[in-house]
Amino acid sequence: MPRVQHTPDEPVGPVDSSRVPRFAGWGTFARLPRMDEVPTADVAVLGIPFDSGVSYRPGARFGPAAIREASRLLRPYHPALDTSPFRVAQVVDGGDLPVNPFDIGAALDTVDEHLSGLYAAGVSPLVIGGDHTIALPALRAAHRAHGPVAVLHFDAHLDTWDTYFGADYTHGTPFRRASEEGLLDLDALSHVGTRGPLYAAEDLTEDRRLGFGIVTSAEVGRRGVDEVVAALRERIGDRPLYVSIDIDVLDPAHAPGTGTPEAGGLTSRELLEILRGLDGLDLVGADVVEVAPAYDHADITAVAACHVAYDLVTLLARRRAVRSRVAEPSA
Ligand SMILES: N=C(N)NCCCC(=O)O
Ligand SMILES: [Zn+2]
Ligand SMILES: [Zn+2]
Repeated sequence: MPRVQHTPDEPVGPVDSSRVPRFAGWGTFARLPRMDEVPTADVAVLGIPFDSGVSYRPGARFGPAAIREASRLLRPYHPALDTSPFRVAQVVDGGDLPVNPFDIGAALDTVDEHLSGLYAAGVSPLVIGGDHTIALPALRAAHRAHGPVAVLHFDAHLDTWDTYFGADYTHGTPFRRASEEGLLDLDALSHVGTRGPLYAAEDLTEDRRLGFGIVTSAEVGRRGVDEVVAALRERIGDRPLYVSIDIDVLDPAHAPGTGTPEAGGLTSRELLEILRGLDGLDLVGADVVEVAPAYDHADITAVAACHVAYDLVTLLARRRAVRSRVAEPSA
């Protein structure tokens, strides 16, 4: 497969779309090499096809495949961040984890073990889900590698509820469990894009007690992206940061393909602009979850998710490049 690679010393890039049609070849994320095709990796995109933790519409187990398929059109240069992410770092597709659909505890352990192995090998993970339950093992692994982490959580929902049907591990509870388990830096936790009906006012007091601050969806519209970014950066400072993006943070007009949609969400432009505003922070890992292709139309949600994933990969790659003092080659 002819790949984009300008010199032999550079990271192995994606398949060259000027020589192999985008709709041909293997369907890895952004047409990147598989992890087993390169000697070492800096950033890995990892699919977690798991949706046994959902409270409403199932189907996020097919999210990774839909995001990869939509990502065939991504190009290797990011103009807003003036970066070729696949040149400054070796970015790979790590495939899908074989998570147990019938045993949630076993599935969470599989995610934790695999991500812990990646962190130990110096690989920064971008997880594509999968339902939001998987943020918990992703945070366990991030904590093992980096200690308590700051969290930026983009979501219509708080996901700090306690239990559903007596179950502790669901897509509505990962951030409560993470806070209880001591995985988080309680001075630097933010939800962004929160909206919609709750069960009771106490949901908010509980959420505050667990350490979270909230920037609602309406506030993003009212205050604007720049002011919100400045406030978030101030709160995060130089702490190790984990970013978790539930695609339902977007309005259903921008992301219909998800399990628990809520009206009044962010636009994809607002979300992408906020992400670009995070450049330079110490991003150690991230996820994009809750893409459920069965409710999608014309791949609207998968397209949004693959662009969000591309921006996160770019942030991770830039951090790795800065850390290892690799200057970006001139174009
Ligand atoms: N994490 C997501 N997407 N949704 C949580 C909704 C939980 C509920 O049914 O109240
Ligand atoms: Zn949500
Ligand atoms: Zn969520």
